Amino acid sequence: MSKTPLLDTVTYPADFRGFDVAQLRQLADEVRTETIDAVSVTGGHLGAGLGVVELTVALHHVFETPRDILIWDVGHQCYPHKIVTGRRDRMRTIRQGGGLSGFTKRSESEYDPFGAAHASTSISAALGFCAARDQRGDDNKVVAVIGDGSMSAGMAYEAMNNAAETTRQLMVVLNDNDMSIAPPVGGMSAYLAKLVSGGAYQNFRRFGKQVVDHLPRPFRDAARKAEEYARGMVTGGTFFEELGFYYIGPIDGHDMETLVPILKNAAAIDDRPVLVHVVTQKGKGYGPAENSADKYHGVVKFDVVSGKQAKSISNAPSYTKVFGTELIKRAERDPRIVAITAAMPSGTGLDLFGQAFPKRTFDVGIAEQHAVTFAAGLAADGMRPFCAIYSTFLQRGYDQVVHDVAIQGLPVRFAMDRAGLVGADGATHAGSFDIGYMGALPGMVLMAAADEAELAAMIATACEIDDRPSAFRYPRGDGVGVEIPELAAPLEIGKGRIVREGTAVALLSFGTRLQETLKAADLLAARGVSATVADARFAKPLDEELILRLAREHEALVTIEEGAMGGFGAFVLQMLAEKGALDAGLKVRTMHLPDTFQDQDKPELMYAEAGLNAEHIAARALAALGIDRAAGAVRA
Ligand SMILES: Cc1ncc(C[n+]2csc(CCOP(=O)(O)OP(=O)(O)O)c2C)c(N)n1
Ligand SMILES: CC(=O)[C@@H](O)[C@H](O)COP(=O)(O)O
Ligand SMILES: [Mg+2]
Repeated sequence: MSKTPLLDTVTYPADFRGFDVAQLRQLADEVRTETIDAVSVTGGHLGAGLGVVELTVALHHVFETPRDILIWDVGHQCYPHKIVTGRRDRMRTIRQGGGLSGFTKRSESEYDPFGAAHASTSISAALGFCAARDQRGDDNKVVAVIGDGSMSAGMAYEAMNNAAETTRQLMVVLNDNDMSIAPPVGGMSAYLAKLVSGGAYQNFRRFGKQVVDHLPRPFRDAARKAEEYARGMVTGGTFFEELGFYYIGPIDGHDMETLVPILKNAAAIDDRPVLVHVVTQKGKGYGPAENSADKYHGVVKFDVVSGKQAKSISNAPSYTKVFGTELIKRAERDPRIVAITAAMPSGTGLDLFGQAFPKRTFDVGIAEQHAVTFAAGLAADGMRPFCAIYSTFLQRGYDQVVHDVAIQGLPVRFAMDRAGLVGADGATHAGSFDIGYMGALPGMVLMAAADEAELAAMIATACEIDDRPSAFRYPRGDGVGVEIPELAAPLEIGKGRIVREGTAVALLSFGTRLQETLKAADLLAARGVSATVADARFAKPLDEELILRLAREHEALVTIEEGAMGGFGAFVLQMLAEKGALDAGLKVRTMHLPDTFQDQDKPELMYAEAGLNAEHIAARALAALGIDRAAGAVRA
């Protein structure tokens, strides 16, 4: 007996466009069941999707998707959307190699008109669609669904500011569940809470809707005008009204009875953009999620009955945990140390730091641009700020790194977590570009930890750098199990280290590819080829003395990095060329991520696909030496 008899009859939205409210409610319940069941098998983002099940069904019921455009902000809440847009049968492949993306993705479906994953892009993208349709005289609706957390990013306001003058076709659905990954922060969150708590509005709204819906058209418009002003007075939705939006809400985002008629009414408003403020509950309908502090934002496989998540076995702490605990040690000794996160306290390990130093921890919301310049202000006024932002999300604040930090030579310390390939989150979250984009900046000190002990040493090093910006990168996941000193000693800036002496080829690693590089040296030794292994530690300033020595003493030099082209290897090549070290015929190979956006898979499989594992490194060294690898143990 199917748990989802009605959903079993649905493949696409057209299949439920004729449903009545009772059927829509049942369909939503079944979509919720299916979402929980699928994610219990795959892991992934759960809480956000559970919170928009009714909204998803109502939106696809009211709007003629895919002709009407529906854009999800971030896209982590899109699992119910994927279930009702022809992808239910592939839901258990989500975030796996060859499987569905964990976010909306254009190449995956016509129901995904715009890809997402980084927050706060939906209104801008939707405006683009509106402008294109305006050009064609196409009056299909364009809907952007954006969360309250994602409304803390400046980009959302840039778009809303622009919307007022440029479109009548846009509907913004503000999905307000009073959660980001952590509880939301900032003035907008407080404002929304005030709107929602305006209990008087809830009653007025219910009455207002009933009256308005039953008036003949000419009166309806007048009544709507009256309602609008009354609403403005009662609820203060005027912030959005002042931006030129027709504000409707807050309404219960789980009540199909309310959602459907109001979305229909809102869709009929064609003289200005509309903002529908829906109130939802992250994790709705699944006890373990509802009762969890993070509402099961991101989960691994779990038991549906108990909600118990599978435990990962590891003999080493995560790099994130090492960062959080090491920074606490430093902050205990130095009151100038403060920490900044852009809505990612748990992801960056600053939740630990925040428990220890609540007054020295700043969660600025999803606002990386602001986070960087805020940190610059702190540094300018004598503090030692650690700005902890995933490599991929730091891209959002790059101009601020250049303009507000580097040009002024301000000692902001950037803790760039999730450097390199991240696995299930795929291309949008890969930390591929920070070596190039940070290493290009004059004065920047750029480090990459080869293991967790090195990370501790780099944190110690960054603490002492007060005359310029510094950055250190480290990957998602667990360390390699090396001993971390109680108090790591700072490194000498711009100095790498020889890890293993050899003669024929030098393998120069930057970051955690060091483990694979050491394995490559073993493979080469089995072929009678002696390899030196060096850990660069710094991409800027380069250890020129060490690299020139490696160039002088070896026939070939291979650089290895967990970053895109134009990074560490490029810096080394440029330096060697400038110093004339290539003139003597040194054979140099630079190994980096491929010049493609790699889809999600397990990180180790993605690195194999990228050609950055031990076999690949050994093969590249043999090729550089002109040794035919076919004759021996190395296969790659
Ligand atoms: C630019 C950027 N910064 C940080 C993140 C990490 N992130 C993913 S979802 C999320 C919270 C989003 O909150 P909200 O928009 O309210 O959506 P909800 O999860 O509550 O549905 C954050 C911070 C991101 N995806 N993009
Ligand atoms: C949707 C989003 O951007 C975050 O939830 C991100 O997926 C977190 O990544 P980690 O799981 O690496 O912390
Ligand atoms: Mg939210």
